[in-house]
Amino acid sequence: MPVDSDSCFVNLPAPAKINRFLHIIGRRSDGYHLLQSLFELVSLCDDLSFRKLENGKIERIGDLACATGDDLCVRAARLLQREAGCRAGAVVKLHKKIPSGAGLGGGSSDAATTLIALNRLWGAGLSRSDLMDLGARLGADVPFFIGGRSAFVEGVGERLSPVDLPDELFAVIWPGVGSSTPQAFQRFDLTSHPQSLKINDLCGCLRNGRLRQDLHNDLEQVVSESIPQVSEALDYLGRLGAARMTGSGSAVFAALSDGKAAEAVLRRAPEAWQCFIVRSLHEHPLSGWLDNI
Ligand SMILES: C[C@@](CO)(OP(=O)(O)O)[C@H](O)COP(=O)(O)OP(=O)(O)OC[C@H]1O[C@@H](n2ccc(N)nc2=O)[C@H](O)[C@@H]1O
Ligand SMILES: Nc1ncnc2c1ncn2[C@@H]1O[C@H](COP(=O)(O)OP(=O)(O)O)[C@@H](O)[C@H]1O
Repeated sequence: MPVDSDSCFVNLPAPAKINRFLHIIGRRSDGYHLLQSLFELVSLCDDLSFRKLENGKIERIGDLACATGDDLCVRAARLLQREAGCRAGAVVKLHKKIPSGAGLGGGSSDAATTLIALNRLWGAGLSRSDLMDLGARLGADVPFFIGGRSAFVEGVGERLSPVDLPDELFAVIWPGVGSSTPQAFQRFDLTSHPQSLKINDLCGCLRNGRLRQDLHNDLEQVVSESIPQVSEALDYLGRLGAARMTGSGSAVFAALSDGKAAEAVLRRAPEAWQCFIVRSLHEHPLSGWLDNI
């Protein structure tokens, strides 16, 4: 365990994801949309640190610590405490590096890392599948991060089929403004794909090299219409390769064939944007923590 000996904090990463494509194929009676998407873990990470408290309190420090009631780390800690009957508490420190409201899954990943870390620190002993069930109560993307592998994702995020993806580099741009997931889904003119994809077809085309180019993000058009910066970032990144939006935005990405050329292009991007070059991750850095439970 990576423990800081001065402060007794355990330091752990929470990786981002990108949606290589996202198709909307229907809608449930509760209003949630049924999706098919390829979620890929990437190397951009938030840094989380945890210290056990014996008094049962959950204290949140670091970035975004003001709205603690809504904070996904705090909600995850309280949920685990309640459901696993844990008496211990924790200090949770967050250093945010994944932009918020970006479609990069930062909040969901912070929640997943919190569940995995406190399960271990408190000796709660919940299995991966127990934690995935708890995670689903916090947000649609949380089970994916606990699952720990890039995956073909169906339903509203609960049906995961792990997929081996080739190593790739990506340029990612956050165009200086966040996008709201509920607002993106509220649009009535969403594109949708009535015909669903089969995982075997997807894996077949991955074995033959790169992902098919006709796999799009059905939220991209409505989000880039309402947030012009998304459309500007898509155009800008288009000079490096096929650019797509991830999740409900606002970040966009492109797979790279030449990392050095991309660095030069990203250095000239507008100052308000945050630009990253990230690589695919084969598995979540904490995946091993759940292997033997
Ligand atoms: C659509 C994705 C794809 O990755 O977008 P990103 O959040 O990553 O951008 C996610 O599954 C989102 O997951 P998450 O951000 O956890 O969404 P939630 O908090 O569960 O849902 C926020 C709101 O978005 C709408 N929503 C969300 C997911 C979905 N499949 N259908 C929906 O209609 C609902 O109105 C819901 O109340
Ligand atoms: N630890 C957290 N990090 C980021 N956002 C959080 C966190 N906890 C709660 N939130 C809330 O969740 C919303 C969406 O978070 P985020 O995961 O960054 O977006 P997305 O799901 O689009 O990737 C934010 O607007 C923020 O209010």
